[in-house]
Amino acid sequence: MAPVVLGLAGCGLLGGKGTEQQAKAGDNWTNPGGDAGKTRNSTLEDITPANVSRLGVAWMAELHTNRGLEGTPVVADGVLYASGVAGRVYAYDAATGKELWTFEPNVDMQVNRTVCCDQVNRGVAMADGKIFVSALDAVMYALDAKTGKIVWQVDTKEVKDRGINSTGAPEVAGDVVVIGNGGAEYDVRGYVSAYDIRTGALKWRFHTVPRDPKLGAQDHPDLEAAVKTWDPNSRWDISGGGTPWDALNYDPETGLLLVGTGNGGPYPRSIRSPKGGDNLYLSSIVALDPKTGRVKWHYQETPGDEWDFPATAPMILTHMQVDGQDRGVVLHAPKNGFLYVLDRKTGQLLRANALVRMNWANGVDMKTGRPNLTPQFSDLGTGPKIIFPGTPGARNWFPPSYDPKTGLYIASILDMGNLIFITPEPKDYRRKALNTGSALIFTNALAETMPTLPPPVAAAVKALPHYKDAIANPAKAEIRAIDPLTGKTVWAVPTAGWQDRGGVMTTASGLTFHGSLNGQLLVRDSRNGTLLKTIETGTPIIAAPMTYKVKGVQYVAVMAAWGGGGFPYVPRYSAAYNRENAGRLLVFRLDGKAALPPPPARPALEIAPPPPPQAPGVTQATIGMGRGLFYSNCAICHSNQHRSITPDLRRMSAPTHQIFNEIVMKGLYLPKGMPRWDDLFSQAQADAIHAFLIDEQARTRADEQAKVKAGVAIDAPRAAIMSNF
Ligand SMILES: O=C(O)c1cc(C(=O)O)c2c(n1)C(=O)C(=O)c1cc(C(=O)O)[nH]c1-2
Ligand SMILES: [Ca+2]
Repeated sequence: MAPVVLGLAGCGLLGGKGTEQQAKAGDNWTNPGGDAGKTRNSTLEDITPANVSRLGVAWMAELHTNRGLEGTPVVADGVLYASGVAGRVYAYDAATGKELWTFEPNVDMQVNRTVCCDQVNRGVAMADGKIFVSALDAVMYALDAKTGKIVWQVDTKEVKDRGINSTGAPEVAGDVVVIGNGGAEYDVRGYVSAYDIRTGALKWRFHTVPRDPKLGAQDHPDLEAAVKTWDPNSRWDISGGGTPWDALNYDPETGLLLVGTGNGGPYPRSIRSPKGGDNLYLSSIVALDPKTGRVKWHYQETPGDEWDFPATAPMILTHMQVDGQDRGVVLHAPKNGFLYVLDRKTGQLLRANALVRMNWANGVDMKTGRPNLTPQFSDLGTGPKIIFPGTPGARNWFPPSYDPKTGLYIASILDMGNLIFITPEPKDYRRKALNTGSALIFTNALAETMPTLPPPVAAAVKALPHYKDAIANPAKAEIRAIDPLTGKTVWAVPTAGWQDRGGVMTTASGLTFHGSLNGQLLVRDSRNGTLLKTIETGTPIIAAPMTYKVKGVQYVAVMAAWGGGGFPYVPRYSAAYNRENAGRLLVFRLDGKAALPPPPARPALEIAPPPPPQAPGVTQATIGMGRGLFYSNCAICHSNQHRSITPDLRRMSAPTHQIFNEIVMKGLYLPKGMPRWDDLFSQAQADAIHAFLIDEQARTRADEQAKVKAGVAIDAPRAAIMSNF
């Protein structure tokens, strides 16, 4: 036998089968969640409350992007691996920041047509000398950890004619690496695929929702049970949704793979499954046998979901004393507002406490495990509803941390609702397009938006029981430390606004780390939230920090850049409002003295340039049609607001107007990320969108000229009109 070269592939954490995640995070941090339970709690204690004032910059890497960064890096054997926009991967010497290799996936940018929430990626998996990443277009790559060269790659899309995408981190479970998919707002049926870590061969695929029973038997027996919870005449054409786009936890203690499944598609159950039903396995934690992909247990958090409440938020596996007994538990706080404690072996519900205002359910029946639904407040089929929490979620992908020393679950929490109503147009299936069947207005923008609603809708909204509360208390965002068994807040600190939500990391030395949209890294005392250290970085931070130790030095690393859900809306309190959204990997250590130049200032705002004249024959009706098309297709990426990170189309230059049709219909800017639309829009529709934008530009210009004349800033606030993620 040839001598084995010692190194990443020959020994250490990346060696062997690489299936055993470390029980605790110490020098290494081997998956985005840190340890096998993904507690994001590190045993490292070199940085302490007493010395954290000395924390400074060790090194940083400029990632040359202005799109969102949500991933948590991993570290093994002195090498840091981070994933970035659309599934890029970077490997650095973890102590010095020396770049070892980078990987650029060859992403088909047409996928942006069916990606709700930016081009984010939440991390890599590692095993068997390989780094696994799933790119935005749902192609998964196994890279040689030493060189970054592709060892194998698989297209995880089961069909090409649907809007399947991928943003989550793969998870290693025994001999397989698993990955879910995204796109429930479009036309995607959720599934998880498992591939042999050595060869990339598909081992099994678990669909989270059934297919049209008229097509014959379901893909696997678990779906025969699930299909009974759907109307046989469901909107199978749209797909049902259920996309498991984030949380996948392999539990080495039970040998189960826990999957958090996505929301229903389209949202309103009265359209999706007109006769009702729980619509399994939407919005559920499903425990699979990673050898077969078959269900061992499931717990549905939001039966019959119609409010975009996926169960995809990160799960934490740990042990705690519950009613005097040591229990292996899953802690899970999804978008729907509850914090659940489940037995991780059986799925038995142990606790379910509401963290925020909630009106889609009134508690959970602990005997049946079912939420007490309140259709009088929440059935979208009976008219517009104000739902708490709203679709951004009480929690979302932002990773929480569980600190076993204090027993605290520390996380970003958002108490905000939204108005949801079924849009009036016919609900024909639209291939590779938004098919949510609903419009949303967050409560923070409700007051300003009321006058723009059609009068009958506005009247119905004003009459809703939760209207007054929504106007009086639109939104509150906090970093909170919570007792997971009672749901009670032990401490809380407000963040700058509802979009200021980020991931959390804790250490055994009693520190809590998180970032902020205004560009700070903050370090707190885990017992009471007291702020111990603030570092100004200049770039918004939503990703979770992580920590590792190399050659006796503890480091803290975090990815920085605004993005994700609602990415085209850059709030004023974001560091990316006045400076470039400079995507960076930031690494800190005690007495770190490396330079961290602030990102370049954004250019001064200028009055929108004059638009070209409208084409002959354009009428108010044309503009109205363009407006409707714009909001239901384009606004999810183009907010048309000042300081957006995508182009503000109210400010197109004359040359851009000239090539508008090439851009929209022929894919001229496809390499830049702007997809083509000629399969969905007729020429008349594309022209109507252009007419609407010309009209908007003329209004914007007039408005801004008036502001300048009156001495008012050009960017005086304007409401976020609609959001569809
Ligand atoms: O239904 C889906 O397939 C899907 C996918 C994603 C995603 O992949 O990022 C998000 C959502 N839904 C979603 O509902 C949501 O709130 C959300 C926020 C974010 C983000 O990265 O900030 N992604 C997603
Ligand atoms: Ca969703």
